[in-house]
Amino acid sequence: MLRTLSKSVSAGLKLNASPLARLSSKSYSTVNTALFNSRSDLDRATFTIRDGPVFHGKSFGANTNISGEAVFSTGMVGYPESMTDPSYRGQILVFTQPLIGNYGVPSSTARDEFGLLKYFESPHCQCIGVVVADAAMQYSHWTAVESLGDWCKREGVAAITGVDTRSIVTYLREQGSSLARITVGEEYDADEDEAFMDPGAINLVHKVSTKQPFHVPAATIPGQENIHVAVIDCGVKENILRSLVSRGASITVFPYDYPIHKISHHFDGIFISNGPGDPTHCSSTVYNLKKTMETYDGPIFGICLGHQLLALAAGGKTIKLKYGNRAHNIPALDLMTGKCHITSQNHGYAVDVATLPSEFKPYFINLNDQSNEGMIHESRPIFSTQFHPEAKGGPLDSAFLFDKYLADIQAFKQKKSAQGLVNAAPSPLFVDILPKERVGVEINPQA
Ligand SMILES: N[C@@H](CCC(=O)O)C(=O)O
Repeated sequence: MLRTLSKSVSAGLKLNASPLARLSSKSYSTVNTALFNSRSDLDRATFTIRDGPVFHGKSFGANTNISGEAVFSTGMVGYPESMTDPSYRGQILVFTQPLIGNYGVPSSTARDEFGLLKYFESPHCQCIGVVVADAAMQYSHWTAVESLGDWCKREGVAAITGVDTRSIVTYLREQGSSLARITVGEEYDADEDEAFMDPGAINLVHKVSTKQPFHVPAATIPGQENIHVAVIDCGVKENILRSLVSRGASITVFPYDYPIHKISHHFDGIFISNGPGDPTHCSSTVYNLKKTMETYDGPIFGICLGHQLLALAAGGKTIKLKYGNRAHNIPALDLMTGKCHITSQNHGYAVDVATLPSEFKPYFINLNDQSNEGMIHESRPIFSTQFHPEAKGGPLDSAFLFDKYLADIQAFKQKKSAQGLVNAAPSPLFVDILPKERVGVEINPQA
């Protein structure tokens, strides 16, 4: 046994005494943890935090043992979007929202008018495990095609329910994000180091980035010129692609390590996506971006990991936050306008604003922990945000930043044409023969 019983937490008992359960005992009675823990059709599961407490519950997902970094999200809805967000690759996601799974899981194959995934942020589950207080036994939603448990089983995602997520999150807030594991069945006796995998030690971006360029044509916006943006895919969310093409920007999406500086002059703008893991692992992307900023004078926009990589390319540094920001209600103050926006976030690292070169100004600041939320160049059309303006899940308060990027692109194109210069646009044939979706991405979240 790796843990003594005295360190174990009997979560079901604790939750029965929760204020929520007391307030609404009737409505919670069909999904409370006591019921889950007594269900003989569900396997026993254990959530173990390295050098920390052990929580016993029931398995409602894949019959597999997994380990990775345990992080928590305080988002109240949006579990299908979060779980398919490539930025969660290799992580165990603890939900603070007690009831998870009540609206099921929508179709993984439905596509919108651009051929983009309608409900998911990538084709598959990216986190390797989920930890919830009460997994809903029944689901209901007009888009739902299966239960959260069935989806986790199909996707090889371990899932534990009936544990006190309040205790887990309190622990993670005090100790910081920690390595953890979910075991199904009896606790297995493995060597400590083998038992806890650290996904942060590997280049996760390599696993989620497209292996070859792909192209998504834009919506036709009456009166708007053709716009073509190069997206650097570090694990891009589907709604970022949609946010660009729905505004009339055709996109060609490149692998994270593609030498973008060699082809940037073909494009009206460069975009750097979100993605998993430690930004310092993406040294080739940082090098390419540095070269791009030296040679390309067009608009550049980065989101989350894209923001961190742009800051590294500019000469700044990143830091690891104690437990990160993962939620859909985080206030970010726009330092240019004094307006506060409620933002969607998912990050464990942040830009150390003190290390930014003087030509970059802080753009937004987090009003909860004062961490940096963005930067903007003092004279060139380059800016980036730590939060996710595309949301999914979360509020669309900051979606205007995509409009700003498109406005920067229009201004850049007008300036070029006033100078008698035009971008060497890639031949339509070149983009037309490209695939229309991600290529060769490893689908097993444990791979
Ligand atoms: N992996 C980075 C960025 C996350 C993202 O791009 O969503 C972090 O955890 O800070």
